[in-house]
Amino acid sequence: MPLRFTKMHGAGNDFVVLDRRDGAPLPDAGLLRQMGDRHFGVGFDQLLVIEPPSADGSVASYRILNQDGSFAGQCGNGARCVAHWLVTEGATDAAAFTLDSPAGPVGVRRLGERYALDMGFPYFAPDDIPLLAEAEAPLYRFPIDGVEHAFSAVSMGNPHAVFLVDSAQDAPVAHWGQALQAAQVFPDGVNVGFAERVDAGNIRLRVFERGVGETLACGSGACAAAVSLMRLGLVARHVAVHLPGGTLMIDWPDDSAPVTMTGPAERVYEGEWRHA
Ligand SMILES: N[C@H](CCC[C@H](N)C(=O)O)C(=O)O
Repeated sequence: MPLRFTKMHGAGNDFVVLDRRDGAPLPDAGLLRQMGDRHFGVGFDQLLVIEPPSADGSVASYRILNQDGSFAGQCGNGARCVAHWLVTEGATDAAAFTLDSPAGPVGVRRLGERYALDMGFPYFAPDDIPLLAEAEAPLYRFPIDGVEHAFSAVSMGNPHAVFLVDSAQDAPVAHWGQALQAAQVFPDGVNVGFAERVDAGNIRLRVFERGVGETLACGSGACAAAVSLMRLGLVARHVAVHLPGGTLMIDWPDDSAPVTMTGPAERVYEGEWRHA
């Protein structure tokens, strides 16, 4: 039985979208892994499963599966793509609506072909990242190749470690990204950001994503990097985050406010996967 899907991307972070609003079961994990393979399947950074809403008044809910088959708590670029998919399917014509994510409700505002999402509150030193012994809030220290490096630990509903670097382009993304996956301090793995402060209004960022590797963009990672640098007083509360696949705008008016992420979402093609 062919598997119908939509291929989408948000700033180059690419997704396969499966519509399960009818409650139909997902294919088995092995098949989904194969679907995510960029040579033997369709290929995706994450699989987004759209399901019926879990709260009154929401348009739909979504779940997030990384390429390695692990489920994630949040996906910023994916949430914009879910919103765009629902709008272009005619599931809603509202200018503002709510989606239910594993991390909680996500408020959506349509801005033409772009979407502004309420990504909730950042949690520094969140309980899914145990405090390190010598932790100096808001920075932790982590030894790599015998040298300690400071990073900011933030949860946006999924865990992030953000390193401040002189050059995102020259950052050791794969090396440090893999090193942190293996660290017992991140028992469930972690998304690793490498943030370069360009000026008070601009950050360059690369992200090694848990369950995938380096992606062209990471929405929750852009939020995590922006709020980390804002908290350190290094950038303004409205900042452009420039990732290899595109630019996202992050707003965090003050520490008691939710974080807003604004960016694009595109439908690339509809497909049928005639899997084995
Ligand atoms: N790899 C992430 C999930 C996808 C996040 C990213 N694609 C985004 O746009 O936020 C994790 O395991 O927490």
